[in-house]
Order: sequence, then structure tokens, then C-alpha cells
Amino acid sequence: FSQSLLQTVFPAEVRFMSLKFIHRICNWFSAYCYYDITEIDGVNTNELYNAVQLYLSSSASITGNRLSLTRGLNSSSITFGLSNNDSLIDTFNGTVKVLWEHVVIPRQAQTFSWRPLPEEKRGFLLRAKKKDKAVVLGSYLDFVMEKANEIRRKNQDRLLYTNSRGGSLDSRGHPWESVPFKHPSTFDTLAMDPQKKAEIMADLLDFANGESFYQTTGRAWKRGYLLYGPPGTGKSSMIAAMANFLGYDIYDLELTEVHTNSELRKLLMKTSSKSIIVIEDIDCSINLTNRKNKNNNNSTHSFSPPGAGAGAGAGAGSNEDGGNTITLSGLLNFTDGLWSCCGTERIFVFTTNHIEKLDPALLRSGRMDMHIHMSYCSFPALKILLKNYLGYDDDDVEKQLLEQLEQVIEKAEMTPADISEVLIKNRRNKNKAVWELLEALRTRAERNDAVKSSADDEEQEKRALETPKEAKCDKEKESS
Ligand SMILES: Nc1ncnc2c1ncn2[C@@H]1O[C@H](COP(=O)(O)OP(=O)(O)OP(=O)(O)O)[C@@H](O)[C@H]1O
Ligand SMILES: [Mg+2]
Repeated sequence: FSQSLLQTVFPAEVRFMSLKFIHRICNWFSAYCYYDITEIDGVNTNELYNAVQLYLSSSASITGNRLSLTRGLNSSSITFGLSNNDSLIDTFNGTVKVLWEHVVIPRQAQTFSWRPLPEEKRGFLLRAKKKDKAVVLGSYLDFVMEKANEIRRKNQDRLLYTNSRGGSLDSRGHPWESVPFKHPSTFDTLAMDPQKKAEIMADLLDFANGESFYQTTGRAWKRGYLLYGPPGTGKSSMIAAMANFLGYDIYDLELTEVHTNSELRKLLMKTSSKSIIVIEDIDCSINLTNRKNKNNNNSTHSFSPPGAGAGAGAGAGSNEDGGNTITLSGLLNFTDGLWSCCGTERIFVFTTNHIEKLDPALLRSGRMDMHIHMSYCSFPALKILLKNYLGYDDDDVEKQLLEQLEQVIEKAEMTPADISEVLIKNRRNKNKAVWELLEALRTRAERNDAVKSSADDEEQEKRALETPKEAKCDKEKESS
């Protein structure tokens, strides 16, 4: 009645002012203050929303009467959450009482939008007494964040994201699809030189605990690793081990699905902190012939995904962002430009089988901080495989046999993947497994020797043929 009276008697501005005034008076007399924590904050997902959801899932399981229970696809655990528009009282430090309400309201029908938004608007409403305002904003929210991180770390279900959908977004505006990440590889199962392994682990720990270091040195809190080596030497296993060691999520970036630099940037913006961003086989994801065109035009270091076809590369060479290509500079910006700092605590890992094919710009120091060579199986790495696959320690294998393995392993140039295949095949009969492995190593070593000697012969023959020709050329040069 008052509203309709106001509408007829007073003009809109007066009405607005008076409502504002009434609202202010109500606020003045209210003992509470309210905070909205919305799911989507402008363009980005609000990390605080996710943290509160996780935090409340632990207290909701104990105190809530009505809960929403979810179990993600392939997930191993059930998650508790506040039902839509339900509330829960939480106590902090024994004295500060706050009320959390999960507010879900349907979004008004969109007439037109560049990007489809979720059908519901979700958020948490936090109500606290005005006298507790300082404590809530100061230490309570920090406590919530810390607790959420702890729960996340404990929860083994980390996520593996992929951009296999191309540039399309889901209803929540995410370009990434995720599945629970359950790769069992750890640094214990990884067969490589123990000293190198320890070095990498120490580097990762320094990174994860180095927030203040990065702050004081003015560097973005990120680190790049380049893993290179032949197929089957454990590059992908190393990435999984890194994620398991630090408890980070993995974003597996499929470069062939990204068409423009701005798409690449958007993908980066939608990655969360504490994550590993991986580009596997980087030399195969990019068209090197196109990349070499940069010599013709320095401003367009363009290359297109091999699958994009010639039209894509040709059509876009002239325009960095507008066309259908990603450019080298776009990729470099992705790793260490200004945009690379739009989140914190992130690791970039590139893998390749052919380091010599990579552009020097990608390899320069500061870009990829650590180059890790994953090589053929060495003797210390072999011992790790024997332990993991057969449960053998040094003393369990005959000394002579161990020596024979040591003699032949370097020459055999077998990858850990090859060796593990031999061991898996015979794992029921451990003794047989070791002997068969020795046999396989010897065969490989002999074959390698034969290949090497024939290559040497060919080289010598070639030189012998070239020498008279070269001598003739020299003579001709002298006479001319
Ligand atoms: N260093 C290693 N330690 C333990 N297992 C290994 C190692 N390297 C390879 N393997 C075994 O071989 C399989 C293949 O290894 P992985 O996929 O990590 O190799 P990769 O270097 O990534 O190969 P590619 O270059 O083809 O991608 C793994 O599932 C793992 O079981
Ligand atoms: Mg791999």
C-alpha cells in the first residue's frame, strides 16, 4: 500500500532517495552486517566461494539437518553441502557466531548475451554481528581459506582439466572440462637418478613454500619446467608425480584446440592457483614451417596447429589476434607475460621428444627455469624399477647378475617403459624376470653396437669418397 501510494504521489527520484534513507536507518539500527560471496565475480570464478563451499562441507556434515549430497562423476567421496537457501550457524574462537546462508536464485531470462550464464545465481550470504566485523574480515575469512586448502590437500580427488571442447564454454562460463585425477605415479615410483630426483623435489618444495621469496624479489610466483627425452622415459609420469607431490590440479592444455591468442589468454585466466599447466609434445602442437615465417615478418611469429589446415595459417598470418592462429609471442606471453601473473603459485610444464626443434625463445633462461633431461634407463634407475616391480633390494639379486646388468645397461639404451614391460610380463617368477631382462638388455646392446659400427663404416666410406672431390675443388680454387 505504501509503495503504491509512494509511486503515485512522489516522482521516481524522491522515491529512490526515501527508500535509500529508510534502508540506511534500518542498517543503522540493525545489530548485523551482511556480506555477499557470489560464485562468479565479474569474469572469474570467485575463489572465496569455492573455499566457503569446501569449508562448510565439513561443518555441514556435522550440524546440518538438511544437506545436499553430491558425488562427482568418477569421484570416490560424497560431498556435503548446504541445500539451496538453507542456513547454518558457525562459531569461531568460541565467541564469534556467524550465520551462513546458501542463496540460490533463478537468473532472469537473458534476452541476448555473448556468453551463456548459468541458470541460477549462487552465492553465500554471511551474517555477522557488527561488533565482530573486524574479527570476521580479519581472521575468520583467513581461517576459512586455510581450512578449505587443508581439506583440498587431504582430499585425494584432485582434478585433471582439459580444453578438448575447443573454444566453447560450459553453462558456468568455463572453457575447461575436468575429471578426478587419479594417476598413481609418485617420486617413489619414478625410476631416475636419485640425486636428480632429490634436486627436482627440493626445487618444487622451494617453489611451493616460496611465497615471501617471490614477493621480495618482485617475481611472479610461477615456475617453468621443460621435460625432454625419448618416448617412454617418464615425462608424463613425472608430471603426475609432481602433481601428487604438491597436491596441485593439472591443466592439460591441448594447443591444437586453441585457435587464437585471446582464446589462450582466456584459458589461462580460468586456471586456478596451485596448479600445473601442461603442454605435452610442444614440438608436435605447432607447425614449425609456419613458425619459421617469422624471418619474413618479425611482428607475426605465427604458427597454426597442424590440424588447423593450411587455410587457417595463411588467412591469419597478418593479424595476431584476429585470425585463426596462435602465435609464438602469444605462447610466450602465456608463460611469462603480464597475463601469466593473473593467478599465483602455478607451474608450467612443457614436454618434448625433440628439444632441438624448439625455438630458442622458448628455451632462454627465465622462461623455462629448469630443463630436465629424461634419459634412457640408468643403473640407479634400474634398481628402483627392480624394487618397485619385483620387490627386490640390492641384496636380493645375485652380485654377479647385478654387475652384469650394470655393465650392459648404458649400452642397451632401453627406456624405463621398455624395461617395465619385461618386468611386468614375468613378475610372477622374479628370478626369471631378472634373467630375461639381462637377455633383453644384451640383445639391445648388441644391436646398438652393430648399428653404430655400420654407421661408422658408412661415415668412413663417405669421407673416403668426398676426399678426392674436396681435393679437386681445392685445386680448382687455387688455380682460379
Ligand atoms: N622413469 C620412469 N619411472 C617409472 N616408470 C616409467 C618411467 N618412464 C616410463 N615409465 C613407464 O612407462 C610408461 C610410459 O611412460 P610415460 O608416459 O611417462 O613416458 P613419456 O616420456 O611421457 O613418453 P612420451 O614421450 O611418449 O609421451 C608409464 O606408464 C610408466 O609405467
Ligand atoms: Mg608423455
